[in-house]
Amino acid sequence: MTNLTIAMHGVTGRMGTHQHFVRSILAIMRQGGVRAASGEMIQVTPILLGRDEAKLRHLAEVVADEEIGAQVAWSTDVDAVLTDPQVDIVFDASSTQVRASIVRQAAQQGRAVYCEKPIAVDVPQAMVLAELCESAGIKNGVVQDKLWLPGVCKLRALRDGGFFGDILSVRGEFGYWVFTGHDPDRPAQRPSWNYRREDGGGMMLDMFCHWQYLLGDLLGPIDRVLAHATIDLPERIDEAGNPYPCTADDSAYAIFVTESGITCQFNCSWATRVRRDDLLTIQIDGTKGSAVAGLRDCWVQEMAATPRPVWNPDIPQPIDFRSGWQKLPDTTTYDNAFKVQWELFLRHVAADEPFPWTLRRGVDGVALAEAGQTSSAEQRWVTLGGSPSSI
Ligand SMILES: NC(=O)C1=CN([C@@H]2O[C@H](COP(=O)(O)OP(=O)(O)OC[C@H]3O[C@@H](n4cnc5c(N)ncnc54)[C@H](OP(=O)(O)O)[C@@H]3O)[C@@H](O)[C@H]2O)C=CC1
Ligand SMILES: O=C1CO[C@H](CO)[C@@H](O)[C@@H]1O
Repeated sequence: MTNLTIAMHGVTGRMGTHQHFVRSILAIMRQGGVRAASGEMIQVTPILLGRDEAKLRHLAEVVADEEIGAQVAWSTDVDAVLTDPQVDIVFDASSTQVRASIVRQAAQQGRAVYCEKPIAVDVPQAMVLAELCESAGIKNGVVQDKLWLPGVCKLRALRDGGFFGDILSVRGEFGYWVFTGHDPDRPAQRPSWNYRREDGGGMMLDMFCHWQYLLGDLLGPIDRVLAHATIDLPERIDEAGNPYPCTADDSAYAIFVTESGITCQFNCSWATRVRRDDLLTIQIDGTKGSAVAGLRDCWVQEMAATPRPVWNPDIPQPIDFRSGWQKLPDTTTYDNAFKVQWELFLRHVAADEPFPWTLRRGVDGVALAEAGQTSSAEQRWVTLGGSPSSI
């Protein structure tokens, strides 16, 4: 049995608490660890790190006790924990602009690094972090959770089985209404920094790094992007109840064209009301069939079931379009997507198993966001010119 000690920074945030601490690390501890390909078991010991003593204590003593029947360690002395030789992995899920200092310290100490996306707010800073990890010779990884969403796994299986024929186009619809907080009964359900560019917020920075690896995995690299971003709601209320001006895009619309010539169009908005199957839906149209994936489910329509509509607005629509789609059954059980990637990273660190989702790959996500920002600001196509991570 190998035991890996993980310093978890940013664990008091939304992602840190729910996805990484509770649904990944505590779940791994509860199941007795992770089995490597060699058969060896890998167990983990977290140390929760941050600046808010009360939140850390609650997570370490109350939440951990509820989940695994034991307490875990915590500390507000970030420097001391990062230099503690017992620590094997430093994880960061703090807000994006805080990430660099944690990654830098961890790399200097020779710890393995795992962190949330985007790894930085621009390509030069992202490259510095990737290079730091590489020159320190440490194992490193970036969260690319959407790859293990059940709906995306189903799309991948359809592609691998040749269901689509030739893939023609992709359409992604992402977003939902995020309350501004002006109505005290309906507080904002996302952190205020998301809507301030100076604090690392913005739809393109948030989401284009997901679309970059998702499309790359399904269809191959993206060649170029045409994007348009807007600030739809100019004022929101922050966590302290104070109004603040929104300085970051809360909606972004993009056309990505892959190197293989497939057109992928994504609409992303925090100011839209959902009338679709899920908060994210991805439709792939192919010569033989189409599929629409939500976060978990996936619906398909083959050529034989494809309706033959005729335009006539003078009569009620005679076709029930939804009835022509079949929901794919679950043929396996799907674990939490973040936990799946955590297990792969732990196996990488403890047993040297492959883990391609490095900070270098994280640079590519930031590059797509940056290209989107340039496209939107200059109202033009931006060609990515190959992966910046391979330069
Ligand atoms: N992979 C995915 O699906 C998603 C990834 N993300 C990414 O995860 C990261 C966190 O997002 P989210 O959880 O929504 O954000 P939150 O605002 O909920 O959490 C932010 C975390 O960062 C900490 N933090 C903020 N500022 C500082 C600072 N100056 N010094 C030290 N700690 C600080 C906070 O600590 P404190 O509690 O003390 O304030 C908190 O732990 C972002 O990079 C975001 O892009 C976000 C959403 C989804
Ligand atoms: O950064 C993000 C913004 O929120 C989305 C969902 O609410 C996440 O999936 C994403 O990673």
